[in-house]
Amino acid sequence: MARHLKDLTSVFARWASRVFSVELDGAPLYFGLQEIKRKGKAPQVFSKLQNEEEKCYSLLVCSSDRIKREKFYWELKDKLLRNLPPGSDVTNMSSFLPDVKNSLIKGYFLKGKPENSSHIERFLVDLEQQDQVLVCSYSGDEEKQHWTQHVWSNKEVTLKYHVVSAETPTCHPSTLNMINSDVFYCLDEVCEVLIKCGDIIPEASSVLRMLPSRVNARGKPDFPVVVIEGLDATGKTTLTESLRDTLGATLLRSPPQCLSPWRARFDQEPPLIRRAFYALGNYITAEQIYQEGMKAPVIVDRFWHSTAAYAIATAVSGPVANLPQEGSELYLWPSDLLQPSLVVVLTLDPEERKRRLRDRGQLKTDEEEELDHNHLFRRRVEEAYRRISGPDCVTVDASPSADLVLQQVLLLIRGKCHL
Ligand SMILES: Nc1ncnc2c1ncn2[C@@H]1O[C@H](COP(=O)(O)OP(=O)(O)O)[C@@H](O)[C@H]1O
Ligand SMILES: Nc1ccn([C@H]2C[C@H](O)[C@@H](COP(=O)(O)OP(=O)(O)O)O2)c(=O)n1
Repeated sequence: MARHLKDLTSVFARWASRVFSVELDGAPLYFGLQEIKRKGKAPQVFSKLQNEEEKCYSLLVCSSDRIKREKFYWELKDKLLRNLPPGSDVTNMSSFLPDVKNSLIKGYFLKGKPENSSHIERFLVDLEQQDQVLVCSYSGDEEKQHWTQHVWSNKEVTLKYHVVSAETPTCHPSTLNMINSDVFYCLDEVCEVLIKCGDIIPEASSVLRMLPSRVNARGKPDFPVVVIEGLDATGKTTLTESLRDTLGATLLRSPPQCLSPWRARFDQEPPLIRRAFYALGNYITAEQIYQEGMKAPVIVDRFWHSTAAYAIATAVSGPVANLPQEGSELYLWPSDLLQPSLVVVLTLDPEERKRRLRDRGQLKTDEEEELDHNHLFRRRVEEAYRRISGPDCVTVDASPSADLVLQQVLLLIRGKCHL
């Protein structure tokens, strides 16, 4: 067996049990493999191609170093779009073993015009030589009823499988690899990622230096700690500043001010690295909460709910039903992170939120379109906020006037925190 395939022994051990997911028109379509040819309808991914002459390929990013893998995958889409001939189509795909944690491999599904196939295949062979990607091509029979997957290795097709329909899995495939990859549940895991990515992102060591040497991220301060959460423009800044003034409280935020110089830099990185940055921010803020919470009540603008809810809602595509089930371990608060006394999530009707963004001068036409397009994303974030368990979380409708919202939250705080 060629070296490239030998490196992938564990992946190939159960290759025929793998399910493949291809995102077409924003929804995942699934197919599986069989070693023996059987009669049956072509899976939807391929039956959609029935009247087209396009050739299809899949690329799965398999490097065993997870930092390099995530970075390579993240940059690969642009590289494909830049290098493939015009008219080629690139869409997200993944492969996984149903219900097997950490079995997800991410990649892209490509379609290209037959006249471009030698150009595309030359490019794919070059990519494959880099040892990080596993390339497959797909061919249909005359009637396009039956499809075959050809696994490439070192320019040759070494394995062939028959493509068959697969059932929609019970949980969205992305949830299989979420723990300590999209959402972090302890500081050690966060630091491990940031230390390891120091080779490719030198700023990571500066960011790590912001962590106090002896972190007491779990310490419970004497005064109450109230976190205000919600999507952008729901009124968090307005409310947190009023709460600070009314209660004589200290106002903190996550990510903390000391990480501001690096935020834009980490926002460009793949989720693994970006989420580790925000998670570290929560631990630094927790330490500040502990210090300040010994002197006065503390109000916090965004905390772990934001980090987890945005990460989960981004990793999972489609409707709210694709989120991890309510009660899943993915919604559990990290055991080494301070739990606030109360978390208030502000919700707002999408039209009103758009109006506030527009008034703030932040909404341009394409962003407005993007927000409309993203209504499923907004709903996933709000639902993930609601499902997170640990500290008490109360949802407040933020559409009344700023003063009414303030009064309502003050009532909640007085009821819960005896202030
Ligand atoms: N209750 C409210 N009613 C009407 N407008 C509000 C209210 N709260 C905030 N705003 C306005 O909406 C915009 C977004 O509020 P902001 O506090 O900056 O939100 P966030 O911090 O959540 O992004 C600002 O222009 C603010 O003045
Ligand atoms: N504690 C936090 C705060 C923000 N984030 C992430 C989640 C989202 O991707 C963005 C939201 O940031 P955005 O710029 O909209 O927030 P504000 O304008 O500061 O309210 O940051 C996080 O992961 N953890």
